[in-house]
Amino acid sequence: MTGESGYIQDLFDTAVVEPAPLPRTAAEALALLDDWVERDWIRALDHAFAAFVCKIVDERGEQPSAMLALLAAMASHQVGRGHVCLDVRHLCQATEPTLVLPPEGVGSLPADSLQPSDLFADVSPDELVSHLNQSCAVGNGELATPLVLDGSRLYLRRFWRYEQAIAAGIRKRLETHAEMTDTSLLARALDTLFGTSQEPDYQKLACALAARNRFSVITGGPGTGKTTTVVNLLAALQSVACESAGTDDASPYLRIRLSAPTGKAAARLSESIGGAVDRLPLEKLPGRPDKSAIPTQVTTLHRLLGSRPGSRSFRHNEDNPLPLDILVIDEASMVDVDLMASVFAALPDKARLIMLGDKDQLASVDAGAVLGELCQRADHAHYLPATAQWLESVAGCQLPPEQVDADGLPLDQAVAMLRKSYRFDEHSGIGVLASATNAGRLDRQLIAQCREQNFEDVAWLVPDGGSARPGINEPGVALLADHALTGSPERFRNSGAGRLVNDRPIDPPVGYGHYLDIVRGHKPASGNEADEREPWDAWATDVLTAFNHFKVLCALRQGPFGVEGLNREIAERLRRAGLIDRTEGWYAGRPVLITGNDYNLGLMNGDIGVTLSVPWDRNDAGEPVETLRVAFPSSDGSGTIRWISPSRLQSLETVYAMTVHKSQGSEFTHACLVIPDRLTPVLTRELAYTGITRARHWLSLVVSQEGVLKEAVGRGVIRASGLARLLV
Ligand SMILES: Nc1ncnc2c1ncn2[C@@H]1O[C@H](COP(=O)(O)OP(=O)(O)OP(=O)(O)O)[C@@H](O)[C@H]1O
Repeated sequence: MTGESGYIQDLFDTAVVEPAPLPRTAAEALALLDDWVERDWIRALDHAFAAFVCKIVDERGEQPSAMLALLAAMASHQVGRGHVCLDVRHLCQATEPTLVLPPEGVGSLPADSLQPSDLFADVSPDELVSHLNQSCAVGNGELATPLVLDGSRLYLRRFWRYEQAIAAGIRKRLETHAEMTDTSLLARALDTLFGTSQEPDYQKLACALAARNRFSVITGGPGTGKTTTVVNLLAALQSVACESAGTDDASPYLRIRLSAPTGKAAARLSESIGGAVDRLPLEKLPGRPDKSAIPTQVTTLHRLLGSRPGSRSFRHNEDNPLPLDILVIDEASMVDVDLMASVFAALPDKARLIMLGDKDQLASVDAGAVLGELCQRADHAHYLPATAQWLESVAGCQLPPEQVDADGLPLDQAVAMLRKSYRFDEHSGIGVLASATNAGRLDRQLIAQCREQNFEDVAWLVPDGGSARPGINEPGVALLADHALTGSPERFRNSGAGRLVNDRPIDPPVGYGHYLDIVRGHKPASGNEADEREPWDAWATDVLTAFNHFKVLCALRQGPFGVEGLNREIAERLRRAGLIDRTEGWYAGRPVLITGNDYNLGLMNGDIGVTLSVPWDRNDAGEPVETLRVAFPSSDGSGTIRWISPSRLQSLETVYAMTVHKSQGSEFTHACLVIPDRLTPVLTRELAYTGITRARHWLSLVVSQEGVLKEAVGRGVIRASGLARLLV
């Protein structure tokens, strides 16, 4: 660079950098994709798939184009991000939010690199569709092409098949209603369980709807009573079955199985369902069903279907259907299309399938937002007049007219939405923030209310200052590390003291100091023999419960407010407080998150354990020696502890801070949601909503830029799927 302008640019470091040229050949596109793999933007698998597609077309005498390679890689990348396909319309209209590339925003991109958006800036969706249609790698599903194009949606063939199978399974179930001998019996059972108010009782209506259908979805936010509703539904169905059974029937009861996509979700449902079953007025129901007729054990879907190690197929399938009459799937937003297709394959024709979940949560980490897709129209219900009439005759309450729609679709008739939260009242900041976030409206007034402690359950923390250097925010990180140590009760109204929830007093918020006190202070007296596991199991259970009392949740992995940096900073703060001995390697108190399934150890991606020191080994002299073991809660919800030696664990990370994505299906007494100081494509309304609703009693929001949070809440995730369209 020469002359005055070059000097000035050098001075201010604002040199105009020539953008790299667009790839012209498939080889150049693959080289670019290689660079993206190196940067960890896309998976090696995405690159390999693009290379595979290029090879196939080349072998068939077609010259693979740069665009074909890029689109194949991006379709695979979308699957890795939880989308079932790549919609090229979205790709052209909003490349960055569609692909979420670079993964954590453009801030991390060197100036001379090609922006992903550069690749698709000068091309229209129609051009892309016609380009794809000319390739022998792309078909409409009839031929065995690696890619399938349906309208503007580009699928990897396998995922297109899953979506078709799910749609066919749902359509078949929507064609006819479930067998019901006597609806007046159902009405009596529902009146006994819910009372007889004329006001719409959405739980009662949901029960009626699910009793009528062979396929149904019950969606609702946290604490809207999904568990309560399903327990009442099962009681009502068993009541009807019992009352209408003939005397010759071997067992009058329906065979019911409860399931969830992860061990953690299964354990949570097992815990809450037991209490709800105990409260049922079974004696007063027609047929007086026995308590044992309502199961309380929840299994994972993999276990229910009979997973086979090292295989994608299950023991239960079309040829060997599940032996059941009713299948309930909780936390259905976490079920991906692959698993959902297997469920439909293994479900007997006459069985009822009931899916429960929160439609507004982030979608499954694996491909396919099944629940979100199915609930797209749930807010306005769209019940046909005939459905509304039937519901009114069975549930005895009238639907608001705006929920009745003469043009309602078959799927609408099977979706029920619970609309009242019994956990959060109108004074709860968590509840108010969750609804405002969901509605995409986080206004100045609400933020001011949070800042001024108008809500007793919300603390608003503002990391002030920050550094002039981008990507650094020392004061913010220090504030967060202190907060993680104590939970900062002083930041809540009355320091969190004296609060009642459902008329019961609750403890003020805590941070990680709380569980570490139990790690250090409540260890069983040594001298216990290794075979006396009870006190050790009890200690580990207390530690794990206490660890669940607080969690830092981040949107990002990198940057000053990302998981990686915060894990280091929080560990260092805890070490300085004398609560842990070191911050690297293995140490007593280290919490770990499993990041890959390990079938041998029975650990699943997302499982959390805490490292504890136990005196179970012996030295040569036969004396006890302290060794570290990681305590994990058992995956079957039985409440027992699995002790695993750190050397046996393969994929894991320390988990003082975790991403909101990984926190799905979990709930913490106190959740601290960290909003980064810059807007990135991952920061969406669904992410903020999911983070906020992980908090059961206390929520702290760390917000350095209000504008970032407001903007994030204003934008929803772009979902790409054809499922809803297939069900029209
Ligand atoms: N109709 C109701 N009347 C009074 N309390 C209710 C009612 N329904 C649910 N609850 C109470 O609200 C709380 C939440 O209910 P429940 O666990 O069924 O909701 P959920 O939607 O399954 O919650 P989660 O968000 O944990 O999945 C429970 O304490 C439950 O007893």
